[in-house]
Amino acid sequence: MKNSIHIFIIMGVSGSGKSTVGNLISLELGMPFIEGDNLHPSPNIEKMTAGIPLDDSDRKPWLQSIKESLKQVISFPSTHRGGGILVTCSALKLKYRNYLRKINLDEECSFSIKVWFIYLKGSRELLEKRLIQRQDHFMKVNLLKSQFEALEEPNEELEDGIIIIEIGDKDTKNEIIDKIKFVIK
Ligand SMILES: Nc1ncnc2c1ncn2[C@@H]1O[C@H](COP(=O)(O)OP(=O)(O)OP(=O)(O)O)[C@@H](O)[C@H]1O
Ligand SMILES: O=C(O)[C@H](O)[C@@H](O)[C@H](O)[C@H](O)CO
Repeated sequence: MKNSIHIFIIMGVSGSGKSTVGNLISLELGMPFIEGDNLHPSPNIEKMTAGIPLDDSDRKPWLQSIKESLKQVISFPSTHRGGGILVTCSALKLKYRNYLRKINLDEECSFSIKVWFIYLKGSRELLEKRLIQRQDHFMKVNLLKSQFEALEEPNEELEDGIIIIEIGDKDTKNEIIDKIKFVIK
């Protein structure tokens, strides 16, 4: 029987904390980490910096790069040791999630893949507050409205591999990280 690799994609709109918690968990657990923000083609960064929301055609090459990076990591078993891989990606729409779910590996690959989406669910008010305070990031608060408009919330009953983490005003980074660690370990 093949060993499973678990891919944990931390998803949600801008400001939900994907990069913050993804980084810290990967450091703590020694898990390989693919930061989706780093894989945008430069026209996407320029668009977001200019306050213009991305559309499906902008996101296509970005999602492709994320999938390619995942395949690269999977192809080096010494990096994941057959365990988990963490990814950050907003994955706002069902079709993006379905695209990321389908990772075809070579026949001779000794692993099977299970893709999970960990949805950081926060209110617009809370994320607005965070983005107003966030410095040194191309994605500004003016894009939050369009992020919520594009979001197709994952539903645990209708989609496979969905984990929802509700984030409230008082939830510290460590509390959120502990919740995620509890479900991925
Ligand atoms: N639990 C938390 N409590 C308070 N602030 C937080 C918490 N988690 C993240 N933050 C802060 O909120 C801001 C947004 O977090 P982060 O950049 O990780 O979000 P993101 O989902 O990766 O956003 P984007 O998609 O725009 O890259 C950051 O300034 C971060 O320090
Ligand atoms: O899908 C999108 O519209 C974008 O990718 C944003 O959701 C991300 O948060 C971006 O990576 C900015 O940090």
